[in-house]
Amino acid sequence: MKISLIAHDKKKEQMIQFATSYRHILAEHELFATGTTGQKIQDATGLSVVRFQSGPIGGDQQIGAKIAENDMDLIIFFRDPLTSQPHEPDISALMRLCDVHQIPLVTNLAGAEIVIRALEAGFFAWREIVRDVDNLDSNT
Ligand SMILES: O=C(CO)COP(=O)(O)O
Repeated sequence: MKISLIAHDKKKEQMIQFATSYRHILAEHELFATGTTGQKIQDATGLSVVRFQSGPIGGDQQIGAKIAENDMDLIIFFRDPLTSQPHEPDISALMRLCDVHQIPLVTNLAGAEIVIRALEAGFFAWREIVRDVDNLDSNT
């Protein structure tokens, strides 16, 4: 599965702890991240992460573009709800596209704990079917 990991500054430590705790599960998947989050995850865990731009300069939009192409299976986004972000429109756009394309999105640690276990248990297999159908549709 293609998984995006994103964390706002005050949530980065939490993301590192999450990625460290579930390293064994994440290691089985293709990981993507906004720039700074990805760097910190790589440094802390040694996991290989495809890094986009930092969020405020376009990283959320780049991940949004993958979502728009149905080329992302899960977004784990530790948002900071108490700090205003200069790129709030980009964040809203990313979340909106998840709803448009039925891509699972969790925005806090509690949700992430559930989806990571669901991932490990194989509950995401449906994404392969959805992706195949979508690819068939776009080829016709
Ligand atoms: O701002 C972000 C998401 O909206 C995260 O970006 P960074 O991972 O580059 O800090």
